[in-house]
Amino acid sequence: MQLAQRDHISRVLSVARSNDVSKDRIQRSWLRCIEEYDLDPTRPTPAHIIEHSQLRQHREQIEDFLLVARTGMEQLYKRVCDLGYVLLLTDASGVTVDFIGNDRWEGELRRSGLYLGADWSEARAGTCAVGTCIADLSPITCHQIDHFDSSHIALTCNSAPLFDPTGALLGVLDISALSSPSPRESQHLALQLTVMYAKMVEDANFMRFFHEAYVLRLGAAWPMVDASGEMLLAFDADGVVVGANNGARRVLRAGSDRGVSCALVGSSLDSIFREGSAEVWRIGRNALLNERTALTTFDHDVFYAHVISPSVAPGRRTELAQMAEPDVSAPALDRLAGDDPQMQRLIRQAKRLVNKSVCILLHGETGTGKEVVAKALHESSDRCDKPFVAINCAAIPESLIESELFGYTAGAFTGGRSKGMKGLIAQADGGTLFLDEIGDMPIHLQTRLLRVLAEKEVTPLGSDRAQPIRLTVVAASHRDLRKLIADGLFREDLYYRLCGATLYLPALRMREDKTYLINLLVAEEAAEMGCEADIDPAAMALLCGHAWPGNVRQLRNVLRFALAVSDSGRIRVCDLPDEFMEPSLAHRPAPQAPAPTAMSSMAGSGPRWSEREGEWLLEALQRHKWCVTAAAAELGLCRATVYRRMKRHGIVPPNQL
Ligand SMILES: Nc1ncnc2c1ncn2[C@@H]1O[C@H](COP(=O)(O)OP(=O)(O)OP(=O)(O)O)[C@@H](O)[C@H]1O
Repeated sequence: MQLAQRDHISRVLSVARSNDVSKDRIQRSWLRCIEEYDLDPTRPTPAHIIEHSQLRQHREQIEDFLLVARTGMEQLYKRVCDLGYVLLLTDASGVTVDFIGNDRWEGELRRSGLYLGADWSEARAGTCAVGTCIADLSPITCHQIDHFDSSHIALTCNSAPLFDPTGALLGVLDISALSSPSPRESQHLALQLTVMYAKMVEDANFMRFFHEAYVLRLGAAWPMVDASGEMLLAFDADGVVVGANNGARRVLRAGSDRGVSCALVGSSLDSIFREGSAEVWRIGRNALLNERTALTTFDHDVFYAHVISPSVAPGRRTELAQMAEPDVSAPALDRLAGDDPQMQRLIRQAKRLVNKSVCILLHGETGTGKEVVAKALHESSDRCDKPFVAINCAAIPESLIESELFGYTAGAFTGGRSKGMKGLIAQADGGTLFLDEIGDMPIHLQTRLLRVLAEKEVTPLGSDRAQPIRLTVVAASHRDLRKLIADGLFREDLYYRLCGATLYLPALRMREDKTYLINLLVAEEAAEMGCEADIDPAAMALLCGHAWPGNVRQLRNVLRFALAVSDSGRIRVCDLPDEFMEPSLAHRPAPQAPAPTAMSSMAGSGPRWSEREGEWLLEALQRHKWCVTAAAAELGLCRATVYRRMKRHGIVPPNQL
């Protein structure tokens, strides 16, 4: 143990043993750690990171709030990442349910507990910003030796509590750094920033929660009221308060000047403001003129006021109820999954987004079904009769992306078609543009794409006339776009434009509905082949127990292969590729596509296989940007065989067309 840690331990012990009652907040927490939580300062404890399945449960409890908080976190991170801070969002129990950090320090961050799933409750981690903020329900900096556990004394952490619209603690927003200057004052601004963003997140959550109600924003400073009112009061069409944020709860009270006060929520505006609800309605009616007026409480405090009308007309209650319960009929989305909780959540979120004019970003490993989700979103929307145009930015050679995307006019460049070409973006007009592997888009084209999204018009190469365009964009990536931003490879402003909402697809190995998916894929493949098929229980068990590194695409390939070799229409264990035959190997990674032996042995087994071989080969080549070596590795073939089969199927790389 280092000297600094030893000194720290004796300081904690001596403070805890002293009879001095004038302990500060940090010292009171040290005492709690020893007396209430039975923690021992002489035994530094490593960070506790909970299991993935437990983390999922914690996240599910506050799933809607996480979406709101994420936007605020992204903005805050932009402001502090260059200073070495990372961001944590914990739930009310202190478990980190969202995290933004720099991958470069991943190992060290994980060891220090600045990581997704880390438990920062006082009872587990000792005095720390999150835990002590939860205990005292107020913002705090826990700087270096303020920490109870000597393994945390290098860290500096700033936390602010987040309350829900009923005033209950929802979680904690925290910015922390692995190292920092010694003076505590170095953290002053960091704490203020954390408090400010916590309030912004809380307010955004309040507005989401009360989007059917009127909201009165109140503040002491005239120009700031509509941007950041300190107090928020939600009220209904009868002028009765239905919600109040923490600021309003602290300052306002209901009750006339006769001095009898009662709970704010449930009271009439008449009992809070001398001017009464009539004046509040007048301000509301003039909201379009952006009018703010002062209101006086019965305690003689004067606040400037601004009224925000419900984001949806209060008359449309039935419709609103449907929006809250996103039970819209969307069979294309419903059929994506069985009873896997993560996929069910994704489907619920997707249903809410179906006809909203926001860009959607899909994250997930390769082959998890991002394009399938994008298509299902399109089919469930009002745009379903308009085009769905999918572009794989990784599959088109860089030299061709620009003309493919934006199109070109006649004579725009040598080698182009004589009549010019309509670009893919223009082809998607009125429908959905699916930009797969957006992280692979060259940076200069990101700038052009950003302009298309911002200005809603596209200009083909060689033209100076912009064409208006109506687009709904769904983008997807299996890469960490924030890391690409940090490395200067992805435009931050494009990222924020694309991630109006972000949906995460689970890897197949995490899914609990494999049986459903296998039956679905078998039925789809059988229909393709024009036959009927099913799968026997032993084969189903083997498939469900597999690790599936290649996700649903790999599963589909395996089932396709098994169906092709099965002579009865029922998939049995002996029809599966070799690695499934021996149960002990069930967790060994399976190839992305039918194994080489499978491919070669199938070569002569009938027309179905050879008909599809060219298609699979083409898909693999496109997935690997036409790198024959990589496609050959995925298919388990040697390069020469891939070249031979490309020739056999007339497959020519785009740069040789
Ligand atoms: N929920 C699903 N239902 C049916 N098929 C699915 C589902 N999810 C994925 N698939 C199948 O898995 C394969 C891969 O899906 P998709 O192309 O959508 O994945 P992806 O995540 O977009 O892959 P990539 O990252 O390589 O672009 C396809 O054959 C698709 O039909």
